[in-house]
Amino acid sequence: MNSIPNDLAVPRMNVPAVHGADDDCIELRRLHRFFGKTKAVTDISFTVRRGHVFGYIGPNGAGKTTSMRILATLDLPSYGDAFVDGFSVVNDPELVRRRLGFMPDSFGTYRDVNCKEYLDFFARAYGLVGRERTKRLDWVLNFTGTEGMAEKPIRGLSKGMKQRVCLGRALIHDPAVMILDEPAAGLDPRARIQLRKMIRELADRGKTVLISSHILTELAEMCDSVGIIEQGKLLATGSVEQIQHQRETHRELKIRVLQNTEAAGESLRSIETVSNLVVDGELLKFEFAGNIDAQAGLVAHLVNDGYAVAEVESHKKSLEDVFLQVTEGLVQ
Ligand SMILES: Nc1ncnc2c1ncn2[C@@H]1O[C@H](COP(=O)(O)OP(=O)(O)OP(=O)(O)O)[C@@H](O)[C@H]1O
Repeated sequence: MNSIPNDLAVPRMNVPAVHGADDDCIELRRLHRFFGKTKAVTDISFTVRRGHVFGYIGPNGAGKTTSMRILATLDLPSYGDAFVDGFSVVNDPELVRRRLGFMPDSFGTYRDVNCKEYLDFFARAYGLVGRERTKRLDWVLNFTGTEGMAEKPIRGLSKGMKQRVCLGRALIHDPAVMILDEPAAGLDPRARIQLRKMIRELADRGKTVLISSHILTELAEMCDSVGIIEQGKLLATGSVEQIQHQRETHRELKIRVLQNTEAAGESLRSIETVSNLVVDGELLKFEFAGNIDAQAGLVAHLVNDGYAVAEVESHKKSLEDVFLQVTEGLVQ
Protein backbone atom coordinates (compact mmCIF):
# COMPACT_ATOMS: atom_id res chain seq x y z
CA MET A 1 0.00 0.00 0.00
CA ASN A 2 2.37 2.63 1.26
CA SER A 3 4.98 2.40 -1.47
CA ILE A 4 7.59 5.10 -1.24
CA PRO A 5 7.77 7.25 -4.35
CA ASN A 6 11.09 6.89 -6.12
CA ASP A 7 11.35 10.53 -7.08
CA LEU A 8 11.52 12.13 -3.66
CA ALA A 9 13.60 15.21 -4.22
CA VAL A 10 13.81 16.86 -0.81
CA PRO A 11 13.69 15.62 2.78
CA ARG A 12 10.26 15.32 4.39
CA MET A 13 10.94 15.05 8.09
CA ASN A 14 10.60 17.58 10.88
CA VAL A 15 8.63 20.20 9.02
CA PRO A 16 7.91 23.03 11.44
CA ALA A 17 4.25 23.59 12.29
CA VAL A 18 2.63 26.58 10.65
CA HIS A 19 -0.81 26.11 12.19
CA GLY A 20 -2.11 23.92 14.92
CA ALA A 21 -4.80 23.87 17.54
CA ASP A 22 -5.81 21.05 19.87
CA ASP A 23 -9.05 20.41 18.07
CA ASP A 24 -7.57 20.35 14.58
CA CYS A 25 -8.17 16.84 13.30
CA ILE A 26 -6.57 17.14 9.85
CA GLU A 27 -3.49 19.18 9.07
CA LEU A 28 -1.58 19.56 5.83
CA ARG A 29 1.79 21.09 6.63
CA ARG A 30 3.76 22.52 3.71
CA LEU A 31 2.73 19.53 1.61
CA HIS A 32 4.53 19.05 -1.71
CA ARG A 33 4.27 16.19 -4.21
CA PHE A 34 6.16 16.18 -7.48
CA PHE A 35 5.91 13.60 -10.25
CA GLY A 36 9.03 14.27 -12.29
CA LYS A 37 8.52 17.81 -13.59
CA THR A 38 4.83 17.90 -12.66
CA LYS A 39 4.23 19.83 -9.47
CA ALA A 40 1.01 18.10 -8.45
CA VAL A 41 0.98 19.73 -4.99
CA THR A 42 3.08 22.77 -4.04
CA ASP A 43 3.38 23.98 -0.47
CA ILE A 44 -0.17 23.38 0.71
CA SER A 45 -0.98 24.02 4.37
CA PHE A 46 -4.38 24.06 6.04
CA THR A 47 -6.16 22.59 9.03
CA VAL A 48 -9.64 21.15 9.52
CA ARG A 49 -11.29 21.27 12.94
CA ARG A 50 -12.78 18.20 14.55
CA GLY A 51 -16.38 17.67 13.49
CA HIS A 52 -16.11 20.05 10.53
CA VAL A 53 -16.70 19.39 6.84
CA PHE A 54 -13.96 20.85 4.63
CA GLY A 55 -14.58 21.18 0.90
CA TYR A 56 -11.51 20.72 -1.27
CA ILE A 57 -12.36 22.35 -4.56
CA GLY A 58 -10.51 22.67 -7.82
CA PRO A 59 -10.61 21.93 -11.53
CA ASN A 60 -9.27 18.75 -13.18
CA GLY A 61 -5.63 18.12 -12.42
CA ALA A 62 -5.53 20.62 -9.54
CA GLY A 63 -3.93 18.19 -7.08
CA LYS A 64 -6.95 17.14 -4.99
CA THR A 65 -6.59 13.38 -5.41
CA THR A 66 -2.83 13.57 -4.90
CA SER A 67 -3.21 15.32 -1.54
CA MET A 68 -6.05 13.01 -0.48
CA ARG A 69 -4.04 9.91 -1.36
CA ILE A 70 -1.21 11.20 0.81
CA LEU A 71 -3.65 11.75 3.70
CA ALA A 72 -4.93 8.21 3.14
CA THR A 73 -1.31 6.92 3.33
CA LEU A 74 -1.44 5.58 -0.23
CA ASP A 75 1.38 7.90 -1.29
CA LEU A 76 4.08 9.96 0.42
CA PRO A 77 4.89 13.65 0.14
CA SER A 78 8.01 14.87 -1.65
CA TYR A 79 8.30 17.43 1.13
CA GLY A 80 6.11 18.39 4.06
CA ASP A 81 3.80 16.25 6.10
CA ALA A 82 0.14 15.66 6.85
CA PHE A 83 -1.49 14.73 10.13
CA VAL A 84 -4.66 12.85 10.99
CA ASP A 85 -5.82 13.15 14.56
CA GLY A 86 -2.28 14.26 15.42
CA PHE A 87 -0.49 11.35 13.70
CA SER A 88 1.91 11.88 10.83
CA VAL A 89 1.24 10.10 7.53
CA VAL A 90 5.00 9.86 7.10
CA ASN A 91 5.97 8.56 10.52
CA ASP A 92 2.82 6.79 11.77
CA PRO A 93 0.90 5.52 8.73
CA GLU A 94 -0.57 2.55 10.64
CA LEU A 95 -2.04 4.82 13.32
CA VAL A 96 -3.38 7.14 10.62
CA ARG A 97 -5.13 4.26 8.81
CA ARG A 98 -6.97 3.21 11.99
CA ARG A 99 -8.39 6.71 12.32
CA LEU A 100 -9.24 7.36 8.71
CA GLY A 101 -11.80 6.16 6.18
CA PHE A 102 -11.01 6.82 2.51
CA MET A 103 -13.55 6.81 -0.29
CA PRO A 104 -11.63 6.85 -3.59
CA ASP A 105 -13.02 8.40 -6.78
CA SER A 106 -13.41 4.99 -8.43
CA PHE A 107 -15.07 1.96 -6.90
CA GLY A 108 -13.03 -0.80 -8.51
CA THR A 109 -14.57 -4.00 -9.85
CA TYR A 110 -15.73 -6.83 -7.63
CA ARG A 111 -17.27 -9.73 -9.49
CA ASP A 112 -19.81 -11.93 -7.70
CA VAL A 113 -19.53 -10.16 -4.34
CA ASN A 114 -22.65 -8.88 -2.64
CA CYS A 115 -22.80 -5.71 -0.54
CA LYS A 116 -22.73 -7.49 2.79
CA GLU A 117 -19.80 -9.72 1.81
CA TYR A 118 -17.95 -6.66 0.53
CA LEU A 119 -18.43 -4.69 3.75
CA ASP A 120 -17.73 -7.78 5.85
CA PHE A 121 -14.41 -8.24 4.05
CA PHE A 122 -13.30 -4.73 5.03
CA ALA A 123 -14.62 -5.15 8.58
CA ARG A 124 -12.41 -8.25 8.93
CA ALA A 125 -9.47 -6.42 7.35
CA TYR A 126 -9.79 -3.81 10.12
CA GLY A 127 -9.78 -6.60 12.71
CA LEU A 128 -13.42 -6.42 13.77
CA VAL A 129 -14.63 -9.74 15.18
CA GLY A 130 -17.76 -11.46 16.52
CA ARG A 131 -20.68 -9.39 17.72
CA GLU A 132 -18.76 -6.15 17.28
CA ARG A 133 -18.41 -6.90 13.55
CA THR A 134 -22.07 -7.87 13.14
CA LYS A 135 -23.21 -4.74 14.99
CA ARG A 136 -20.99 -2.50 12.92
CA LEU A 137 -22.12 -4.09 9.65
CA ASP A 138 -25.77 -3.63 10.59
CA TRP A 139 -25.13 -0.02 11.55
CA VAL A 140 -23.35 0.77 8.28
CA LEU A 141 -26.02 -0.93 6.14
CA ASN A 142 -28.66 1.01 8.03
CA PHE A 143 -26.87 4.37 7.94
CA THR A 144 -26.13 4.17 4.23
CA GLY A 145 -29.62 2.91 3.42
CA THR A 146 -28.30 -0.26 1.78
CA GLU A 147 -29.98 -2.93 3.97
CA GLY A 148 -32.36 -3.75 1.13
CA MET A 149 -29.35 -4.35 -1.15
CA ALA A 150 -27.32 -6.41 1.32
CA GLU A 151 -27.63 -9.67 -0.62
CA LYS A 152 -27.38 -8.11 -4.09
CA PRO A 153 -24.21 -8.39 -6.17
CA ILE A 154 -22.34 -5.08 -6.27
CA ARG A 155 -21.85 -5.17 -10.04
CA GLY A 156 -25.64 -4.93 -10.53
CA LEU A 157 -26.09 -1.81 -8.37
CA SER A 158 -26.82 1.69 -9.66
CA LYS A 159 -24.07 4.33 -9.38
CA GLY A 160 -25.89 5.92 -6.44
CA MET A 161 -26.09 2.63 -4.54
CA LYS A 162 -22.45 1.80 -5.32
CA GLN A 163 -21.44 5.16 -3.84
CA ARG A 164 -23.41 4.34 -0.69
CA VAL A 165 -21.66 0.99 -0.35
CA CYS A 166 -18.32 2.71 -0.94
CA LEU A 167 -19.13 5.23 1.80
CA GLY A 168 -20.08 2.28 4.03
CA ARG A 169 -16.71 0.70 3.38
CA ALA A 170 -14.96 3.91 4.46
CA LEU A 171 -17.09 3.97 7.63
CA ILE A 172 -16.84 0.33 8.63
CA HIS A 173 -14.13 0.78 11.30
CA ASP A 174 -15.77 3.90 12.74
CA PRO A 175 -12.93 6.28 11.81
CA ALA A 176 -12.63 9.79 13.24
CA VAL A 177 -11.77 11.24 9.84
CA MET A 178 -13.39 10.66 6.45
CA ILE A 179 -11.62 11.51 3.18
CA LEU A 180 -14.09 11.48 0.30
CA ASP A 181 -12.76 11.96 -3.24
CA GLU A 182 -15.54 13.36 -5.44
CA PRO A 183 -18.27 11.17 -3.96
CA ALA A 184 -21.01 13.07 -5.80
CA ALA A 185 -19.54 12.64 -9.30
CA GLY A 186 -22.06 10.99 -11.61
CA LEU A 187 -24.93 11.04 -9.12
CA ASP A 188 -28.40 12.30 -9.99
CA PRO A 189 -29.75 15.32 -8.05
CA ARG A 190 -31.74 13.22 -5.54
CA ALA A 191 -28.75 10.99 -4.78
CA ARG A 192 -26.58 14.10 -4.34
CA ILE A 193 -28.99 15.52 -1.78
CA GLN A 194 -29.09 12.21 0.10
CA LEU A 195 -25.31 12.01 0.10
CA ARG A 196 -25.09 15.59 1.38
CA LYS A 197 -27.43 14.72 4.25
CA MET A 198 -25.37 11.66 5.19
CA ILE A 199 -22.14 13.67 5.21
CA ARG A 200 -23.67 16.40 7.34
CA GLU A 201 -24.96 13.80 9.75
CA LEU A 202 -21.51 12.24 10.03
CA ALA A 203 -20.07 15.65 10.94
CA ASP A 204 -22.86 16.19 13.47
CA ARG A 205 -21.79 12.87 15.03
CA GLY A 206 -18.29 14.33 15.46
CA LYS A 207 -16.52 12.99 12.37
CA THR A 208 -14.18 15.28 10.48
CA VAL A 209 -14.76 15.17 6.73
CA LEU A 210 -12.56 16.29 3.84
CA ILE A 211 -14.54 16.12 0.60
CA SER A 212 -13.44 17.09 -2.90
CA SER A 213 -15.35 18.39 -5.88
CA HIS A 214 -14.86 20.40 -9.07
CA ILE A 215 -17.78 22.61 -8.20
CA LEU A 216 -17.95 25.10 -5.35
CA THR A 217 -21.75 25.35 -5.38
CA GLU A 218 -22.09 21.59 -4.98
CA LEU A 219 -20.32 21.70 -1.60
CA ALA A 220 -21.09 25.21 -0.39
CA GLU A 221 -24.16 24.26 1.63
CA MET A 222 -22.65 21.38 3.58
CA CYS A 223 -19.13 22.68 4.24
CA ASP A 224 -17.98 24.62 7.29
CA SER A 225 -14.97 25.78 5.30
CA VAL A 226 -13.43 25.27 1.89
CA GLY A 227 -10.04 25.37 0.21
CA ILE A 228 -9.73 26.28 -3.46
CA ILE A 229 -6.81 24.66 -5.25
CA GLU A 230 -5.45 25.04 -8.76
CA GLN A 231 -2.27 23.75 -10.40
CA GLY A 232 -1.17 22.31 -7.06
CA LYS A 233 -1.47 25.59 -5.17
CA LEU A 234 -3.97 26.60 -2.53
CA LEU A 235 -5.52 29.86 -3.73
CA ALA A 236 -8.03 30.60 -0.97
CA THR A 237 -9.30 29.09 2.29
CA GLY A 238 -12.04 30.01 4.72
CA SER A 239 -15.79 29.80 4.97
CA VAL A 240 -17.66 30.18 1.70
CA GLU A 241 -18.98 33.54 2.98
CA GLN A 242 -15.46 34.75 3.79
CA ILE A 243 -14.16 33.81 0.35
CA GLN A 244 -17.18 35.32 -1.35
CA HIS A 245 -16.81 38.51 0.69
CA GLN A 246 -13.09 38.81 -0.09
CA ARG A 247 -13.73 38.46 -3.82
CA GLU A 248 -16.86 40.54 -3.95
CA THR A 249 -15.10 43.81 -4.48
CA HIS A 250 -16.22 44.01 -8.10
CA ARG A 251 -19.93 44.48 -8.67
CA GLU A 252 -21.97 45.57 -11.62
CA LEU A 253 -24.04 48.68 -10.91
CA LYS A 254 -26.94 50.21 -12.80
CA ILE A 255 -28.08 53.63 -11.60
CA ARG A 256 -31.12 55.41 -13.06
CA VAL A 257 -30.68 59.20 -13.06
CA LEU A 258 -33.76 61.12 -14.18
CA GLN A 259 -32.12 64.21 -15.71
CA ASN A 260 -28.64 65.15 -16.92
CA THR A 261 -27.66 61.51 -17.11
CA GLU A 262 -24.66 62.22 -19.37
CA ALA A 263 -23.29 64.79 -16.91
CA ALA A 264 -23.84 62.38 -14.00
CA GLY A 265 -21.85 59.77 -15.97
CA GLU A 266 -19.02 62.27 -16.49
CA SER A 267 -18.93 62.95 -12.76
CA LEU A 268 -18.63 59.22 -12.02
CA ARG A 269 -15.93 58.62 -14.65
CA SER A 270 -13.49 60.66 -12.57
CA ILE A 271 -13.84 58.19 -9.67
CA GLU A 272 -11.04 55.62 -9.55
CA THR A 273 -13.24 52.69 -8.51
CA VAL A 274 -15.60 53.16 -11.47
CA SER A 275 -14.78 51.47 -14.77
CA ASN A 276 -16.37 50.59 -18.13
CA LEU A 277 -19.13 53.18 -17.68
CA VAL A 278 -21.77 53.46 -20.41
CA VAL A 279 -24.78 55.76 -20.54
CA ASP A 280 -27.92 54.03 -21.83
CA GLY A 281 -30.86 56.46 -21.82
CA GLU A 282 -31.45 57.27 -18.14
CA LEU A 283 -29.23 54.39 -17.05
CA LEU A 284 -25.61 54.53 -16.00
CA LYS A 285 -24.07 51.06 -16.25
CA PHE A 286 -20.59 50.39 -14.88
CA GLU A 287 -18.34 48.14 -12.83
CA PHE A 288 -17.63 49.26 -9.31
CA ALA A 289 -14.65 48.07 -7.28
CA GLY A 290 -15.92 48.72 -3.78
CA ASN A 291 -17.90 47.21 -0.94
CA ILE A 292 -21.46 48.07 0.06
CA ASP A 293 -20.37 51.11 2.15
CA ALA A 294 -18.47 52.51 -0.80
CA GLN A 295 -21.55 51.94 -2.97
CA ALA A 296 -23.66 54.02 -0.53
CA GLY A 297 -20.98 56.75 -0.70
CA LEU A 298 -21.14 56.76 -4.49
CA VAL A 299 -24.92 57.28 -4.49
CA ALA A 300 -24.58 60.05 -1.88
CA HIS A 301 -21.98 61.73 -4.13
CA LEU A 302 -24.47 61.85 -7.03
CA VAL A 303 -27.31 63.10 -4.85
CA ASN A 304 -25.10 65.80 -3.25
CA ASP A 305 -24.18 66.99 -6.75
CA GLY A 306 -27.89 67.49 -7.44
CA TYR A 307 -28.61 64.44 -9.63
CA ALA A 308 -32.01 62.78 -9.25
CA VAL A 309 -31.09 59.15 -8.44
CA ALA A 310 -34.26 57.09 -8.95
CA GLU A 311 -33.03 53.48 -8.85
CA VAL A 312 -29.90 51.54 -7.98
CA GLU A 313 -29.42 47.96 -9.10
CA SER A 314 -26.40 46.01 -7.88
CA HIS A 315 -25.37 42.59 -9.16
CA LYS A 316 -23.24 40.62 -6.74
CA LYS A 317 -21.13 37.82 -8.03
CA SER A 318 -22.61 34.35 -7.75
CA LEU A 319 -20.64 31.63 -6.01
CA GLU A 320 -19.84 30.16 -9.40
CA ASP A 321 -18.48 33.54 -10.58
CA VAL A 322 -16.37 33.79 -7.42
CA PHE A 323 -14.95 30.33 -8.09
CA LEU A 324 -14.17 31.21 -11.70
CA GLN A 325 -12.53 34.42 -10.53
CA VAL A 326 -10.34 32.62 -7.98
CA THR A 327 -9.26 29.89 -10.37
CA GLU A 328 -8.17 30.78 -13.84
CA GLY A 329 -9.14 27.43 -15.31
CA LEU A 330 -5.53 26.36 -15.60
CA VAL A 331 -5.15 22.63 -16.10
CA GLN A 332 -1.83 20.83 -15.92
N1 LIG B 1 1.09 8.92 -10.42
C1 LIG B 1 1.23 10.02 -11.15
N2 LIG B 1 2.23 10.15 -12.03
C2 LIG B 1 2.40 11.27 -12.75
N3 LIG B 1 1.61 12.37 -12.66
C3 LIG B 1 0.58 12.30 -11.80
C4 LIG B 1 0.33 11.13 -11.00
N4 LIG B 1 -0.77 11.37 -10.22
C5 LIG B 1 -1.18 12.62 -10.55
N5 LIG B 1 -0.38 13.17 -11.48
C6 LIG B 1 -0.50 14.53 -12.05
O1 LIG B 1 -0.61 15.43 -10.97
C7 LIG B 1 -1.53 16.48 -11.27
C8 LIG B 1 -2.62 16.52 -10.20
O2 LIG B 1 -3.45 15.37 -10.37
P1 LIG B 1 -4.63 15.02 -9.36
O3 LIG B 1 -5.20 13.70 -9.80
O4 LIG B 1 -4.17 15.13 -7.97
O5 LIG B 1 -5.67 16.19 -9.64
P2 LIG B 1 -7.20 16.30 -9.24
O6 LIG B 1 -7.38 17.68 -8.70
O7 LIG B 1 -7.60 15.17 -8.37
O8 LIG B 1 -7.91 16.18 -10.66
P3 LIG B 1 -9.30 15.49 -11.10
O9 LIG B 1 -10.36 16.38 -10.60
O10 LIG B 1 -9.19 15.48 -12.59
O11 LIG B 1 -9.32 14.11 -10.48
C9 LIG B 1 -2.05 16.19 -12.67
O12 LIG B 1 -1.26 16.91 -13.57
C10 LIG B 1 -1.80 14.70 -12.83
O13 LIG B 1 -1.61 14.36 -14.20
